[in-house]
Amino acid sequence: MRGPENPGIVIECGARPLGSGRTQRLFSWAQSPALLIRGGRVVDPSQGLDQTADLLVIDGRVAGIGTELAAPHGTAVFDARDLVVAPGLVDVHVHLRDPGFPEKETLETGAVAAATGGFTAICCMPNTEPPLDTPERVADVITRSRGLPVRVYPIGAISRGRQGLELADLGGMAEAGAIGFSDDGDSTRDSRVMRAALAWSARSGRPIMAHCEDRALAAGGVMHEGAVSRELGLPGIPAAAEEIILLRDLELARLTGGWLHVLHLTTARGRRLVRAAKLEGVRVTAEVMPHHLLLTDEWVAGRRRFVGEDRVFTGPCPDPHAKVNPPLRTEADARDLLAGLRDGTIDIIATDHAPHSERDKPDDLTRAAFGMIGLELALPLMLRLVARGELSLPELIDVLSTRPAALFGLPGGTLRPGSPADVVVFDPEATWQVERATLASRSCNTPLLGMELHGQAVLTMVDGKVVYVDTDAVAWRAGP
Ligand SMILES: NC(=O)N[C@@H](CC(=O)O)C(=O)O
Ligand SMILES: [Zn+2]
Ligand SMILES: [Zn+2]
Repeated sequence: MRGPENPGIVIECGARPLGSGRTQRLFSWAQSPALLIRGGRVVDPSQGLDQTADLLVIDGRVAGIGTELAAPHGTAVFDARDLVVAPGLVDVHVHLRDPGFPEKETLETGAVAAATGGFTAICCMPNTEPPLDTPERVADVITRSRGLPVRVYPIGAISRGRQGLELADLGGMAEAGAIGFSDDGDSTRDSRVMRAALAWSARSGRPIMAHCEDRALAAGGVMHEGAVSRELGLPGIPAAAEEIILLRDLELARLTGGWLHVLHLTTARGRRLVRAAKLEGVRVTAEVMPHHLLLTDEWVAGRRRFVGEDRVFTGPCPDPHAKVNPPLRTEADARDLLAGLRDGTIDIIATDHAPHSERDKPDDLTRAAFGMIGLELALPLMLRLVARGELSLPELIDVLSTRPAALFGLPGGTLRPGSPADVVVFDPEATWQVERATLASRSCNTPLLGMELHGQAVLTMVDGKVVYVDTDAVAWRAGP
């Protein structure tokens, strides 16, 4: 990035070309101690801010927001006209497959995908091999995450070996740095173990993050049980499989006073259960995934239509990439979840980034793994709701950054002067094609493959360091 606007910025090319088309590269930027991000639409819900302004970063911290900031001599300038400048996105639910499945993702490739998607902090789930169920394994992830482009926070397992039968050493793992606990991928099988985990949560204040699924009811199912599963003749997973365990866990949270964080909520009835529990004073928070807001079970049948939109794109039928747990549900569920997000019943957006190799996604749905990637798709998917006026841009940044950071006590989520400069600059309109070559994640399992999306991060900064920059966009901006 050299040009009239940006004198003196040095880019050290640890570049990693990601393929044809847009050349997206990861840079380690020889640091200029001061950077002025000029003229963008600065959106920071933590300060009720939405205005065109400059953002000044000095020595890793936000130094100020305004129009006539006194920038020190030699300050590098990034031209952010027509771009949005916001606190970096925060994702409390990703699967990095590390240790155990480097062919799907690693801490490093996952962190690069996060930076590319505009995320500055991510929390990784413990369903690794071996699972993160001891203080040593939690500490190992923290040690190996040092120096990665984004902040990585491990989530420890609730139960030993994720078997759901014996409580793991939650205290030890918390001391080692686990930010929360989950048996994600499965529900914690033994209700007494779940009770003990939530009782521990009541004492420690740490979240218990629940994957709600009745094992026996869901067994064998590959998609939402309903009209489309019947049409395709595929075994279904009824909404009740989710709601039954959700209700159990809500009742256990009520009983213990512990903090239940409901992972990937997908049903309208589930939303009502969470809402009722909240009104009754149960300590519960909930997240919803962009794919459950915008995609439906129709996608499994290759009828790719975004919720609330008319156009139908044809995809493979059945599409193994649309197999995810919990499953893509109906349009009515998706609309209800959006209402829940808007009224605060659902607190945050997370991605459930769940990379799988091509081998794990055969065309035969009964053999395909559950999961889809999300880190690079969350922003463009959610921006559809903004484009349609169903969510404002400040509301979007609130649920993707400010709230998750505040809720889980993570850095970021704010551009308040003095805070660490975790920033995303994105182009809400940039058009790009979802292809293996345009994705930084090691896996490309998403039903959006081949589709055109709008909205993309242009620059991601963590702790004042530029960890991702879209060179094409920047070159275009800075001139020849
Ligand atoms: N969401 C998924 O479909 N899969 C996740 C597990 C999970 O989040 O339950 C995975 O680890 O692959
Ligand atoms: Zn899960
Ligand atoms: Zn998950």
